[in-house]
Amino acid sequence: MTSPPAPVPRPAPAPDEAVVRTRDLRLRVGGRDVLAGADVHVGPGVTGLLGANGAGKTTLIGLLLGLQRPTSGEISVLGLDPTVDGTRLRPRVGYSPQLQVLPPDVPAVDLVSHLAEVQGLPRSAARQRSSDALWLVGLGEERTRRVGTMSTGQVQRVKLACALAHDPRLLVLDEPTNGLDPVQREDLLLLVRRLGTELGMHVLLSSHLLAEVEQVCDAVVILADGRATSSRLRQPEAHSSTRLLVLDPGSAAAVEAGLRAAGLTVAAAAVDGSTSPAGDGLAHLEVTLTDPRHEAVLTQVLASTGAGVHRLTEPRHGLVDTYLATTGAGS
Ligand SMILES: Nc1ncnc2c1ncn2[C@@H]1O[C@H](COP(=O)(O)OP(=O)(O)OP(=O)(O)O)[C@@H](O)[C@H]1O
Repeated sequence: MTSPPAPVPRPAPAPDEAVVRTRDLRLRVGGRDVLAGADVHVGPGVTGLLGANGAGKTTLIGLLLGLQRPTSGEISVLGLDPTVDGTRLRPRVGYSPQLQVLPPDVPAVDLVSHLAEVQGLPRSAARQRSSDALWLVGLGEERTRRVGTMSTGQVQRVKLACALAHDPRLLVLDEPTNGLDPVQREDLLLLVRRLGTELGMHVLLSSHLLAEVEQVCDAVVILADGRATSSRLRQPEAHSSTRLLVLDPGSAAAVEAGLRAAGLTVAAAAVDGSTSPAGDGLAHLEVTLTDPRHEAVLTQVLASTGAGVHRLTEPRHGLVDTYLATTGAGS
């Protein structure tokens, strides 16, 4: 038995890097606007593409991959226009389609390897990378099994391995948790999150399930009525994140001074949507970490000041509220 390869982290992306951007994107099919002027913005990290069944998620993905041409509007994916630069774009993108379209009689490793070759890798590199990708998705031991003998959860993982074997910059996953039971769903979502945080791949995860987008995504693009709304849910972990620190009021000044002296940004945190002092009598601070070492600095300052810490969490914006406001659902 060989052991799984260690993941190779990438450099953190620039915080303002536009992974996907569309302007006034329109697609008219059969006399109906599937997309009616969608302005999509996908930044670094893991982004959910959320919409009800039929909202146009798969259609948008097809346009981003250059599989279909828009009626009008502009598209940029990793700085390239898929309508004219598909050949340069495709090796940089990994795509896991919604439908189960894998040939049943082919061993998983052969299939992943073949698709990596199609993406331009030499045969020996494709073989090695496909084996690595299958270990990464948890199918190392099963890599020589024929796809047709695998469970739905394993097939979803094979599709993921196919998408990432050529080491793309952007992974596009169209409803990858379809057909999975709750445990398989949880495992797959954790894996998707790891791909974004440990390997530094940008991920666009299509889903109609609010909870799974909230669980793993840094940002969300909500499609409704042919238009798109993009919102950030939290900072990508790789390069910048925020912590909400709730302290005894007597500790706050020393902690704030210690963090500022170490180069961290500290601000009074909004409580319950307002910036007024908390009714709980505690000090609420929002600390911004912009360097991988800042997490350790934060711990060190809290320990050295002997601060009375009540809570240390990653604040998140409410996706339920954003979704309801965007789609008008529930009103
Ligand atoms: N080529 C086409 N011809 C006719 N209708 C189309 C075409 N492409 C997309 N549509 C329509 O556009 C709408 C959006 O479909 P799409 O599959 O993109 O939605 P979706 O959000 O991915 O849905 P689901 O979650 O059910 O997969 C649907 O009503 C679909 O029938």
